Amino acid sequence: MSQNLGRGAYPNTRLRRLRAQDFSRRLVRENQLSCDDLILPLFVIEGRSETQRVASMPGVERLSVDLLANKAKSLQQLGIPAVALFPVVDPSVKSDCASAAHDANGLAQRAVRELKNAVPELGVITDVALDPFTSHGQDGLMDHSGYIVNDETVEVLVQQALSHAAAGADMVAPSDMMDGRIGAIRTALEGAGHSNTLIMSYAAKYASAYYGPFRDAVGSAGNLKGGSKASYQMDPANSDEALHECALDLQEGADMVMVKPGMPYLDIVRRVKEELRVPTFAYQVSGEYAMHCAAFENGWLQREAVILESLLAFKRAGADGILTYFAEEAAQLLQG
Ligand SMILES: NCc1[nH]cc(CCC(=O)O)c1CC(=O)O
Ligand SMILES: [Mg+2]
Repeated sequence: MSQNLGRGAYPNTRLRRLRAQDFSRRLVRENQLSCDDLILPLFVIEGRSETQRVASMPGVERLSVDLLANKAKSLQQLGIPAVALFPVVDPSVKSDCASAAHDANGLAQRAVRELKNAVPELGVITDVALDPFTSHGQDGLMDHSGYIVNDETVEVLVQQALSHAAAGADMVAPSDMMDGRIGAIRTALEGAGHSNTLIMSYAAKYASAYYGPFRDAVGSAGNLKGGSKASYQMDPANSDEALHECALDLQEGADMVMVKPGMPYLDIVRRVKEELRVPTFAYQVSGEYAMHCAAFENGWLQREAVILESLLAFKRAGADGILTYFAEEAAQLLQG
């Protein structure tokens, strides 16, 4: 009687049988990571043949616009479907009204033209948010009390998105978390004849401390001076609210939604995918990249295996694709 306690169907059922050989592991593998899943974020700067390292993101370089054509060609050859552009402008270009954000000849707009001109097949995604262009480093306009005002910000975001579409962006990605901006941008795009411009909404974007290295990379960290984005980005304690955010943005005209950060929020990815069943993306953000790199550099984690495992985890959680600073390296590993 007590002999069978806890044994289940063993030895008839041995889950290790399928794991014993490579062929059978491959046959029953439930999820796959492929190059088609990868989006590479790119930081763009002014200048000619200029590259700049980002101290807190080892291996990531900001590139001047003229270097984008070659970059685009190699990414295309690696099978990476799209890049996400982040402009890094000189402090002299920043202002309280962030007008440089919608300059038809601004840095992001020129970068889009350069990329689409060089490799038309590579998808170009632009960031719609004001933080690279505001003197205070917040994603929206600030009133006298320091509050980030919603509706006035949305008007500027609409101008920014229109200028990106006019430059040839395939997809605009609002990362600002203002209410109602997806609907306003969608209406404006339709009105301007850009009915096929895609919108990837940073719909469930959390007020996370994992964005630190990104703020170094775009040069907004100093301006922010420890300022918080908690009045517009989501509380990390919330989960139901992410579904509310995603559902609203879809209703307003988003084509796909994103959860951000990534690995600490895979439960949110899973819920969004399961309950809404729409194209769902996740962002393995700068802080995740930085902590992985720190462990690799110390020899504490095995670089190649951990990169691929970390990205496969997004797929298992239900993500259709991942924005990751490892995109290029992962694509190389997947090809090799
Ligand atoms: N609009 C801001 C923006 N767009 C993308 C990121 C973070 C990306 C990363 O950390 O890799 C941020 C940072 C923030 O909200 O402060
Ligand atoms: Mg929202």
